[in-house]
Amino acid sequence: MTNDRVKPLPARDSDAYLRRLGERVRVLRSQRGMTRKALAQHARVSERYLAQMEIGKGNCSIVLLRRIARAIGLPVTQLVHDGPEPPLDLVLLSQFLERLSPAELADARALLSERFREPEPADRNRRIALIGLRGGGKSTLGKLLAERLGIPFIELDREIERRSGASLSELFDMFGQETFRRAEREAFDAILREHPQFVMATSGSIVTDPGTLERLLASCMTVWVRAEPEEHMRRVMAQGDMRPMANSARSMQDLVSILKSREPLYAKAEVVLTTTGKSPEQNLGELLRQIAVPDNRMRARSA
Ligand SMILES: Nc1ncnc2c1ncn2[C@@H]1O[C@H](COP(=O)(O)OP(=O)(O)OP(=O)(O)O)[C@@H](O)[C@H]1O
Ligand SMILES: O=C(O)C1=C[C@@H](O)[C@@H](O)[C@H](O)C1
Ligand SMILES: [Mg+2]
Repeated sequence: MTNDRVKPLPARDSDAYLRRLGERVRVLRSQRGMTRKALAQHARVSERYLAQMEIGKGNCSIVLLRRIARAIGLPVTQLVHDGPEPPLDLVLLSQFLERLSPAELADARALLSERFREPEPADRNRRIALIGLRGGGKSTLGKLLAERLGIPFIELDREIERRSGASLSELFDMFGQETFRRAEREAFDAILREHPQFVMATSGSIVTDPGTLERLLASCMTVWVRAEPEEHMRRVMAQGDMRPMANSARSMQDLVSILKSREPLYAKAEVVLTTTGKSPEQNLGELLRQIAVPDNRMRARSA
């Protein structure tokens, strides 16, 4: 690295985490009026082991943690969660939401985002984010759309590189996924603050970070720019850089599996556009019909 703008996250403080975990087990046990002896019996661990764990001295296996969680009567996820204790209302809300069917959940999310929407829907429709796997045509279509609407075109990958002072390869290979996701979120938030309107070609994996995905869906009109797997592959190969697939004989298998695993996430977009077999101009026409946003240039001409 030739600059110091991107710093790796500080080494994880495992001792502090183990102490928090132990303290959580102690508090949850005592909330339930369980003696250490009773919990040890139900979880099938020795009382001495549990005592050590409660003072942060036990780095126990996941299977053992699951037994302790079950004996307390909670899912293991609530025991191992990292970070501060969630507010009680958040815990109660997630319990409530867990009772809903997938269709009711979609309704609940729409109702909540309508009630707490930020920014106003009018602003949201002037921020268009193109999402999808590499080679779908986000950049090609994004440039054409921005030009047609007379608003800025933004490449999120380039903004991440510019703002972090590191190339994508440096970010991924030297600093890892966590640093890239943080740089991506910072760049995205900065763009939202600085630009009231834009067309953005997002990074292909932006949908994999739940926090950023939620922000993206709430703040932008989203369009999934997709193609058939063979077409994605053909276009990516022509560009030379195979990321996120491996540059190997397995590339096509990797692509299909990445696409399949991301499909439910990309499918959260409001508009889906398949670009296979159509020229960029045809795709632009179809997208304009689907999104029906006010065309600034046309408005300027008719004024
Ligand atoms: N409708 C289309 N028909 C044929 N080729 C296309 C079409 N749209 C884009 N391409 C070509 O496919 C390649 C990939 O397109 P583009 O760079 O726009 O995709 P992308 O989604 O931005 O990918 P990346 O995530 O890699 O940036 C480019 O070489 C582009 O010229
Ligand atoms: O789909 C992906 O995983 C990626 C897509 C690119 O936009 C880059 O953000 C990066 O290469 C990762
Ligand atoms: Mg692109």
